[in-house]
Amino acid sequence: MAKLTAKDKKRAAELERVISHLDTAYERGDDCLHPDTRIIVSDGEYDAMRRELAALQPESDLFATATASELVSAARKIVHDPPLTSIDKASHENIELQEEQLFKWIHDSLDNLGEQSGKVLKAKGKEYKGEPVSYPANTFYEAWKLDGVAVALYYVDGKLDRAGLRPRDGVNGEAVTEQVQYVSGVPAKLKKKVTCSIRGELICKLSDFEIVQKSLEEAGEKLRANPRNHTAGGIRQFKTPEKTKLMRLSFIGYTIEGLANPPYKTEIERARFCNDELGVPYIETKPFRFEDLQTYENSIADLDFEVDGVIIGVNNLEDNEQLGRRGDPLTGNPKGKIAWKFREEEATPTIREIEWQTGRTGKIVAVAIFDPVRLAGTNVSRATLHNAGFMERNQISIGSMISVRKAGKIIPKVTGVISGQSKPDFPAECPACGAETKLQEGGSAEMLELVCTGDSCSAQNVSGLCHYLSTLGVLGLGESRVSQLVEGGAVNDFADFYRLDVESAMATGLTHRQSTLAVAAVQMIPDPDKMDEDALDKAIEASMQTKIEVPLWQLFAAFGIGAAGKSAGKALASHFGSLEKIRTASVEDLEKVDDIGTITAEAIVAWLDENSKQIDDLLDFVTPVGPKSGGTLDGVNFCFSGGFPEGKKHWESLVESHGGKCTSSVSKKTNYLVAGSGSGSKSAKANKLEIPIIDTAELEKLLR
Ligand SMILES: NC(=O)c1ccc[n+]([C@@H]2O[C@H](COP(=O)([O-])OP(=O)(O)OC[C@H]3O[C@@H](n4cnc5c(N)ncnc54)[C@H](O)[C@@H]3O)[C@@H](O)[C@H]2O)c1
Ligand SMILES: [Zn+2]
Repeated sequence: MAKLTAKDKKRAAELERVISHLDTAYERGDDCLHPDTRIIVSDGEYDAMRRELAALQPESDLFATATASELVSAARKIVHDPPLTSIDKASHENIELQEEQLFKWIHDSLDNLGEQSGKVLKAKGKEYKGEPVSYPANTFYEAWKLDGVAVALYYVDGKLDRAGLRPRDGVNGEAVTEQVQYVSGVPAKLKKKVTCSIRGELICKLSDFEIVQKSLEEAGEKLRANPRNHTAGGIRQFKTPEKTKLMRLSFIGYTIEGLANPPYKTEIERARFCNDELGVPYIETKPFRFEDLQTYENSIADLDFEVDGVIIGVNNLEDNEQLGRRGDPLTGNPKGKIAWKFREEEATPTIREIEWQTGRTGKIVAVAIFDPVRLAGTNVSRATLHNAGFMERNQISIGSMISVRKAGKIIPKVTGVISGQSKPDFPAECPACGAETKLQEGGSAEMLELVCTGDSCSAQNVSGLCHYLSTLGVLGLGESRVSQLVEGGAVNDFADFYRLDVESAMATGLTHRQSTLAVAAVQMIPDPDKMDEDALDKAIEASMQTKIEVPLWQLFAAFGIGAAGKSAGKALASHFGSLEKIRTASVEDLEKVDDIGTITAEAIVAWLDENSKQIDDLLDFVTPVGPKSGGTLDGVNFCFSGGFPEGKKHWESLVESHGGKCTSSVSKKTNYLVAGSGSGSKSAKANKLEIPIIDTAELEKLLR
């Protein structure tokens, strides 16, 4: 091997530093900002850095492990056997070079596999080393490359035993055994009593991601950049594993290891077995056809999850294993697989206009508007400029030429500025209400934010109204509809929702059908879109003539008073029993209730006072229903710990509907600890305090 020049050595060290920084950010779920420029690094640029390093210094330590992340987590560790590795990639700005990487892999695999039977398929018009590219059908398989976080689930005799994330060294992964119990697609029990590990990807479906972003926005928290970042951060709930449930994550498998006498011989058969016979969702796996790569890329927009390419591998499992690994025989990348990454297209439009929008918590975000450019099969003419800090660092304003990228993802990304830098011009007035704006540090230095200072901001009013509806469980009336109703003058406060009829909704510009559905939503008529028009009209009419009954705690939480949310609502409802009593309570009275501090108590009194007319008005339409007394569990305190197949919520609301109370931690006041799978420190605490620990079967007896 030729000796490296001093210049090459320096460049290699530089690349190692930057890649390791980016891997750390990636693993943590942060934005991948370049450590020096603080500009977002695209996956394409990142892959190019790795390739450059591989060419300069193939023996770099960085290639010894699946990631160069420096994250050392304090979490407990799970030992992965066999290790979780990475996959070689075919990716390049230049499609010919990328295809050559794939064809070389096909060629080398066929060379090493020996005799393969079956009909021969051709990659039409493609050549490798002067020969047409062809391969026997069924020799290779293809599957989406999910863009999430790798995890291995270990089952013993069909029961979930432990789970760990893919770590830097491939072996010692952060334990997420409790957390995965709150992930959709991870059963506590398999359909068969087998022992094996199922490996796959944790993801957040786009439909779930939308819901997560909404609730973050409502809570005034920082939004997640994309579903993958959210998943990486969302699964790492080491302090409160139950919180994972709120993250709305899903699991999809792509391999099974360690199963004794497997009833499958190929990857495709394994997929079917996992789905059908174990009951765990597995990524769709089909025979590979070169032409499919384009079909896959064209259909990205129809998916409910994000992908960044297609995995192609050797279908026969024994053959696959026989090919071995590159480099380390245990942790090296498998030679039998390659990841075809989608092209990351870039466009460099010039910003024509910047649109400012006030969000529900008063944050004002900037969207760049430019002449349409074609990116990954769609026309793009707008993209978010992230936050004021991003614009400030990169000196982006109207007239700047920016780079926008999109690679197999739904959301286009502004990755930086090309030319025409100039100081951003932040509006002095809120675009929604005209109040003064201010710049504020949002959490980290990266997050300089522009916010509205007005307290009667119409954008924030919409937020309050949406919060009211969502807390009451009203389905099918989202932010844009509510905005329209507010802007059209049909709704201004809570009570207006119940005055809303089809005609007044139509006056805001909604169609007849949209108006009918909006009214049906407010009236909480179940499945209105499944009813015929006549029946729906009748149901609406009948419903508008009767008051709606709402649990008191829910109504109180729906008011959206600062920190007083659902748990405060429940505590107050069970303490006072009626809205009237809560309304007449003093700060001192409120403070006596568990979990209500002075600041919250003061906020409640002030809000109820200021909104007293609005509440009176609302009570013409809704009847708050206090907690039932005389229930079988009156005055009995429960605490739940661990995972439950039906979900903890299910059991908690059963207990509450029987008059019992649920708390999140064990204390002397606790009467029973209900333990599910994986209950740990709470059980220990209960034992210490000599509190009976029961399971759900025993709880059911108490409920009777
Ligand atoms: N922009 C940046 O700064 C930055 C930084 C770090 C990483 N990245 C990107 O993140 C990726 C990380 O690379 P990596 O080496 O960890 O590998 P990777 O995550 O891209 O690919 C390997 C992984 O793919 C997953 N996978 C998804 N679907 C699969 C399927 N059907 N079958 C098998 N495996 C499947 C597995 O979890 C496997 O571990 C790269 O694509 C890189 O571009 C970007
Ligand atoms: Zn405002």
